[in-house]
Amino acid sequence: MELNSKDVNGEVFLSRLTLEDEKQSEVLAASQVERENRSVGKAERKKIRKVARIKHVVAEQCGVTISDEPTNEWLVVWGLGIAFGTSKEEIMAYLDPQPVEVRLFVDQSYSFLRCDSQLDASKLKEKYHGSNFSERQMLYVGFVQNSEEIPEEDIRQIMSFQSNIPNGLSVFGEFITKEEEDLIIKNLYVDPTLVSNLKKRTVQHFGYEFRYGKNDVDADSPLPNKIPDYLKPFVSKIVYCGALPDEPDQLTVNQYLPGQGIPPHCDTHSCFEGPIVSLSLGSNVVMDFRQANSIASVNLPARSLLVMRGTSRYGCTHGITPRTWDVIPDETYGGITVQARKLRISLTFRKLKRGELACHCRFPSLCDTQNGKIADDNASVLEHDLVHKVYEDIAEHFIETRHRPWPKVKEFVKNLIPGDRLLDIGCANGKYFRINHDILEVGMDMCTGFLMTCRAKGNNVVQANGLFLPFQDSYFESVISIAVLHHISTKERRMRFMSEILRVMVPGGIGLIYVWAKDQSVEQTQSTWSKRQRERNSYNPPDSCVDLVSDYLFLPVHDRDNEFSHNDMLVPWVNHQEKKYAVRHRYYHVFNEGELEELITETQPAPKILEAYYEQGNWVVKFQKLVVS
Ligand SMILES: O=C(O)CCC(=O)C(=O)O
Ligand SMILES: [Fe+2]
Repeated sequence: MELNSKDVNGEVFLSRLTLEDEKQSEVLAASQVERENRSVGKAERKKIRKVARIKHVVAEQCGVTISDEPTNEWLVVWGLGIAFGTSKEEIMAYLDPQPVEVRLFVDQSYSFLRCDSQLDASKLKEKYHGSNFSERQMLYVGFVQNSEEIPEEDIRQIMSFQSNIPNGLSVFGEFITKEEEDLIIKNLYVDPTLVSNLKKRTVQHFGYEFRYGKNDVDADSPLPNKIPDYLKPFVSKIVYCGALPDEPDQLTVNQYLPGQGIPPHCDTHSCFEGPIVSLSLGSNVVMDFRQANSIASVNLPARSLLVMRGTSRYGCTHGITPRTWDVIPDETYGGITVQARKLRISLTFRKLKRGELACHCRFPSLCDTQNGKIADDNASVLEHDLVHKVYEDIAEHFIETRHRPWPKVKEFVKNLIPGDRLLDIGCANGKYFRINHDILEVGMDMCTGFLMTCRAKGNNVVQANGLFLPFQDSYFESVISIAVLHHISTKERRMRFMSEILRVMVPGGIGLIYVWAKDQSVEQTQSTWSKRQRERNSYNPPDSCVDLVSDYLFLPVHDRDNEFSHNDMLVPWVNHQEKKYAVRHRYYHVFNEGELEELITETQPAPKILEAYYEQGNWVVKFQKLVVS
């Protein structure tokens, strides 16, 4: 093709082009059609591949076979599932004819639908297969061949909604009106210079800065901006309804976009007075409360007021998992559904603690002033709940399974001098009675079941606590206490236990104490107890049989397949025959090497250690009360 000045004239140009390139444009057109055909073919092929993959995944995951022919009223719909954040309500509202049942599965992109009839199933397939629910959600609809294989919804995902809700937690729904919510959001002036853009959300503080690194405040550095006046009516309402005992002086505003959250944390105990409240605006969200190995998920609707006091305030962490939706119980259709998150703003009101900062809560592991130690004030309640009460409940089973005396204890008792008085603190079913017929034996226990057994055998027993022995000073020539002291929950109380023993012993009297060792395999000789536990490990009681006292979830539960991970633990007592309460938890303070000797020598007047050794998972000390001249 040759171009000259005339070629600027379109007509000339066009005509020449037509003439000269007619053939070429025909070729072009043909290739365009072919390309279109090819792309249709490509899309079709992609669709076929996708359907094949869906069939494969559904068959793999739930054993459900998808067919192209209707066989019953069940359908699988890929594209309508929890993974896309689609709720049951949305699915029901969208599909016509409406299905009668929807089953959703956590993290899955598909759902199963039961239609009113096979005909309705065919209509839905016809209408929606290959259509778009949203830009992201292309629907693939298939008939289910073996509907009996369709799994039930996994409601374990929402079980934490019904159970484990920590004590002291309340959520007041519709605490403010929609208009008030809009007003607060409109008024919330977010000063860009004061906002901290945390990785997962935006935060602004009033009154004092809440330092998320430490979860506390610096009471010596008040902020210039106080809680704004337009919030005063709501603050008054919070105080008036008793959610907070006094006007708060600290406010944290958190703004969460869908997908953002707050890591599990516990607002430091020593910094704030009384409960902590949080007003939710803009969106519902699920907050998780965790206590050791339990988790409770709580839905916080927009406009609700969350009040955290008691266990929920001091004994749990609270946090929001960063995601764009939450799985919650479906109140309309049953089972589970999805709740999408929108922009959420929360106002957390707190009141700074002044003066005495020490915290006396019962949750030492989360308490910054008790640093993991069980407070003396709480110890007797703990021992009542986790030792005395549990022994009452397990006494019968305990008696059946604990007959054999420890050989060295037996020998100790046998060697006592005729006429000696022996006190057995925590005598249980009395296995050290009547080993030596020439001594006077007195047994002591808190458990009625044990005492009755001893009485029935004609033994002298009294009900008493080792921390307050009902005997005069210098009365017994010898005292034994086998596997008892490890149930006493603070060092001060363990020392009190020891000094009580020394008080009732005659000078020169001999004592023998056994406690569980933290290390159950000293000198490579695994204790019979830990061996027995390992042998029994095939027994996994159903959850309903596990009775964990919710106030003590801060104590780690000992896993019988492993060594003790902490000194203060809950040890499960498993009753294989029992259906209800098959597992009870007892508190133990398991001793480190040398700890028992140290405790005994620290007790005044310090006795003389005669022997200290390890025996089958126990630390043992034999000691003598000194004769003071
Ligand atoms: O967003 C919430 O409701 C809670 C915020 C919170 O826990 C905190 O700021 O410490
Ligand atoms: Fe918090």
